[in-house]
Amino acid sequence: MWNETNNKLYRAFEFKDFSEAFAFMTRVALIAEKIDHHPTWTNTWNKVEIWLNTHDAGDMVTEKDRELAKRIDQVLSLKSGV
Ligand SMILES: C[C@H](O)[C@H](O)[C@H]1CNC2=NC(N)=NC(=O)C2=N1
Repeated sequence: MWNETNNKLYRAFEFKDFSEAFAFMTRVALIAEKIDHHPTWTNTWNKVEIWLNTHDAGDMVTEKDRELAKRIDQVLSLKSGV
């Protein structure tokens, strides 16, 4: 689940392998472009960490971040077929 600390939404994800992690990142990247809101993230093999805030609003958490977080969660639930 997402944690809100230091004016950021944060969540860590773990996948089976790099291929799964990168497939997830590709899906998130397409959504980010579509809604013009982009994550700060890192990837180390099967792990992805994401921080969301809005630079344009002085690095605060805004509705845009909550929307992107929700869309990212939807990517995960689609993947597991739920
Ligand atoms: C010009 C462009 O719309 C802005 O710079 C957008 C792009 N993506 C962004 N992403 C995030 N996370 N915060 C922003 O303030 C932001 N601004």
